[in-house]
Amino acid sequence: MVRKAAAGGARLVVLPEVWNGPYATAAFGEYAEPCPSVGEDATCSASPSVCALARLAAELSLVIVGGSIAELGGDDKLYNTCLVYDAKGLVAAKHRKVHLFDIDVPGKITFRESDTLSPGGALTTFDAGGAFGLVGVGICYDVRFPELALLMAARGARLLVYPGAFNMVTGPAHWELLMRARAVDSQAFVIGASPARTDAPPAAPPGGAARKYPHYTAWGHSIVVSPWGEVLAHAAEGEALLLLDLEMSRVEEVRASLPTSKQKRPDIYTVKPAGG
Ligand SMILES: O=C(O)CCC(=O)C(=O)O
Repeated sequence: MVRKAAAGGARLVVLPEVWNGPYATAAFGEYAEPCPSVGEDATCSASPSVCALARLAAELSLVIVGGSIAELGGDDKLYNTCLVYDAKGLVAAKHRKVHLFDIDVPGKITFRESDTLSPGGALTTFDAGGAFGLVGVGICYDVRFPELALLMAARGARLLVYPGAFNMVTGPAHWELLMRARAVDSQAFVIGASPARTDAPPAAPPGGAARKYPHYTAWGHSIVVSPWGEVLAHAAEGEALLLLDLEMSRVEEVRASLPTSKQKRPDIYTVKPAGG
């Protein structure tokens, strides 16, 4: 898929969340790989998923926002981590998911990333060069927090990328809404890249062993949104490659037309105790 994108002229490619293994809390440890730091040459990494993407980025001379993989940190903790590779295969950015996906929608979906993962503690932006300029990175549940998007935009990000894997409950309700909301409130392009949907196989195939990890059905529907909030492209639930030109000057146009970032009122954005 990355080669196909490159052949179509892509300069920056975005992959989905946890693309190298099952999206299941119990599986993260088994599939985790050490992840190099920013500036390191990842083409010679001993971590197979890292090395594969770094080499691809270098070979095709493009930027790869490598979705995310489970990271085995130097502190022995596990993180949900997005590595960005520059056109030489060096690590241009490393984002550890800041907001862990711990939810309980009664009778529908319960998920607790914090059972096995630790949260990252920093905002992540990188310079993608060329017309893209500064790009901000969040992972999936991070998109629910406008503060993160607004801070990345305040740093100068004009494109926000969210590798994500929403599900069949929150996907139809919120995936597109949140991507469009972050685009409108940060006045930046937003890309949401999801794994394709695969239906759950039988829990125990006839004569076979029980499945090791619970199946997570991803919503799919990767999406690209303009700073005006228009959906420029979206996939269905199956495998897809969205290839499009981003007219980056739209960011300045929208920010000049509706200068919300200059009209903020931080003086009234603090909640004070009643009567205070
Ligand atoms: O926010 C949601 O509804 C889904 C989030 C998610 O699947 C994730 O963070 O991996």
